[in-house]
Amino acid sequence: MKLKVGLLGGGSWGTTVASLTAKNSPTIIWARDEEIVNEINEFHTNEKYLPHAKLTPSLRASTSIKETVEDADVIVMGVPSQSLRKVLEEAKPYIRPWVPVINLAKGLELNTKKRMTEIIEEILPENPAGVLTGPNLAKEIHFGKAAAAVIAMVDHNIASRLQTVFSSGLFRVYTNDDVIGCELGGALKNIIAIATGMGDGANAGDNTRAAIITRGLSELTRLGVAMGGKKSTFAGLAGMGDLVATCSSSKSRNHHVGFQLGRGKKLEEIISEMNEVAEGVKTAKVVMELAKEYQVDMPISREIYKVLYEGNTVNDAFKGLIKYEVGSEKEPG
Ligand SMILES: NC(=O)C1=CN([C@@H]2O[C@H](COP(=O)(O)OP(=O)(O)OC[C@H]3O[C@@H](n4cnc5c(N)ncnc54)[C@H](O)[C@@H]3O)[C@@H](O)[C@H]2O)C=CC1
Ligand SMILES: O=C(CO)COP(=O)(O)O
Repeated sequence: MKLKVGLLGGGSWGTTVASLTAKNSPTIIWARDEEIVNEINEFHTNEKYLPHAKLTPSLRASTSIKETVEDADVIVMGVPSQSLRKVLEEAKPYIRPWVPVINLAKGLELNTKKRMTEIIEEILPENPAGVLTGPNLAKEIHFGKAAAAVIAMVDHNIASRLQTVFSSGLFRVYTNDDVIGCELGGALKNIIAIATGMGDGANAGDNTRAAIITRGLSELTRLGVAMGGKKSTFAGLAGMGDLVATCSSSKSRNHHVGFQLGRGKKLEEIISEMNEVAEGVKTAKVVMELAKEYQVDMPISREIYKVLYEGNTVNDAFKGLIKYEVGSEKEPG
C-alpha cells in the first residue's frame, strides 16, 4: 500500500521534498500563497523558490490545510522553525493520531528553546515525531544531483517504512535513532555557516574556513552531547555532513548572510533583500542561552551572535577568536 503524504510549506525545501515523495507516493503540498498553489497545479513549477525547476507532475498543491492532512498517512512539516507551532496547531484537528509527523526545519524555537520534534510531541503527543535532515541543499537536489539524508525516529520500524517514501533516485535516505543529535546537528551548523560565509566574504582564505568548520564541529558536538545527542551522530550526515555542505556553499542562505556581512553589509539590509529564511540568525540567540544553561563554551557561535546582535564588526569577531586562549585540540575552545 502506498502511503499518502501531506506536506505543509511551499518554500524551496518543502517543494523539493514534496516533488521527491510524489515520485513514490500520492502527495499534496500546502502553501498559504494561492498563486504558488495554482502555479504548481497548472505548470508544475514554483519559480519563486525553485527557479527553472520542473516538479513531479503528479504533485498536487492546495491552499487548504484540512485537505492536505486529513487523509495523509505521513505529515511533513516544511515551514521555517518560528512558524512550525502555529501551522501545526492549525493542522492538529485534522491529523489522525497514529500518523507520523516529520520535521524538515533546521532551527530552534525562540521563546521556548525547543527543538521542532519537541514542539510536535507537545502538540500531538500520540503521533510519532521524526526529522529528515542532512547535507541537502534544495537547489542541488531538485536538479537530480546525488545526496544523502537521514530520517531520525525513535521507532526504527516507522523510520524504515518512511525511508521508501523519501528515497528517490540519487537521493539516499539512511535511518538513525538519535532524533536529538540529528535535529541539533541541522540547527547548530547554520551559525557556523554564517561564520564561514563571513570569512569568505572578507577573503579570509581556505585555511580559515577549514579551521572554522573543524572547531565549529567541536563546539556544536559539545552542546549537542550536553543536550542528549550521541557524539557519533555529529560525525555523520546530520552533523559533519551538513556542516561541510552548508559552510562551503554559496547556495546556502546562512553562508550568504555571513558572506554579505563579511562584505560590510548590514544584517537588516541583507535580510530585507532575501525572500528565503536563514535560520541561523535566530538560532544564534537561542544557542547563546543554551550554552549558558548547559555551561558549554561556544566561542565561534558567541562571536557570530555579537556581530548579529551587539554591533560587533567582522574584524571584531576574528580578533575575538584569535584572542581566545589556545588549549589542547581535545579541550573546549
Ligand atoms: N532550502 C534548503 O536547502 C533546505 C532548507 N531546510 C530547512 O527547511 C525549512 C524551510 O526552508 P525552505 O523551504 O528552504 O524556506 P523558504 O524560505 O524557501 O520557504 C519558507 C516557506 O515557508 C512559508 N511560511 C513561512 N511562515 C509561514 C507560516 N506562518 N505559514 C505558512 N507558511 C509559512 C513561506 O511562505 C515559504 O513558502 C527551514 O527550516 C530550512 O532550514 C532544510 C534542508 C535544506
Ligand atoms: O540546511 C541546508 C542544507 O543542508 C540549507 O542551508 P541554508 O538554509 O543555509 O540554505
